[in-house]
Amino acid sequence: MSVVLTRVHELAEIKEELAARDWFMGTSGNLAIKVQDSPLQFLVTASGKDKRKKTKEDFLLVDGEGNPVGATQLKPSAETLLHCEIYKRSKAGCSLHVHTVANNVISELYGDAGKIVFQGQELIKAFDRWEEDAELQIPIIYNYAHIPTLASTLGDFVKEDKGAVLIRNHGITVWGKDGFEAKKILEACEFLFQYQLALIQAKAGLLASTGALNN
Ligand SMILES: CSC[C@@H](O)[C@@H](O)C(=O)COP(=O)(O)O
Ligand SMILES: [Zn+2]
Repeated sequence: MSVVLTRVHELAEIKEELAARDWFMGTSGNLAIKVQDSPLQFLVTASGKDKRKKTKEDFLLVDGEGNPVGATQLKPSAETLLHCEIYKRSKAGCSLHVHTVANNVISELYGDAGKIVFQGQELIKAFDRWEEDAELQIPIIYNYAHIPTLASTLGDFVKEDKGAVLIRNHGITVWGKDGFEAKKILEACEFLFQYQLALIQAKAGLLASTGALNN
């Protein structure tokens, strides 16, 4: 099987799994997987499609500038430049972008601080941080409508071969050395976000009930 076809299958499988989690609401989300370095070529989801649906035209091959390689009717994801930044600035082999309610709420709650920090959480290990007091910082960037600006802002935070960046009131973009690692990081982030929201809610409930008892 050709490398392109192998990668198509890999990305299709990830797409199916993320769809099963309902992480592609309202046609949101885009996925990419590297096919080759020098010159850079990667597969990216076609723009504007319902990514829950499996079709023969889900992905297309693009170059380092995000332009299609070869003739195609398909339009690359509107956010292809973000994936370009990741592959140019790291050795990542796969990058994933999804919008979820949890990642949007977290991005708004912590957006003014420019980051959310997790510590003392087992799932930080998904980022290969094994120390007991490891701290995980996920940057939160402004959701620039101008995609080249959004892409270069995200690029400033691509400092390792795996990572995650939240885009305020938009979604999350993660990357890893391959599809397995990128998906692991995405799932770990979403777990941490859901945990944080549940914790805030539980604390508020506790405060309200002790307040009621004291009155
Ligand atoms: C209507 S979904 C929002 C889109 O603008 C975008 O943020 C997104 O994630 C999907 O865009 P796409 O061009 O299909 O890759
Ligand atoms: Zn998006």
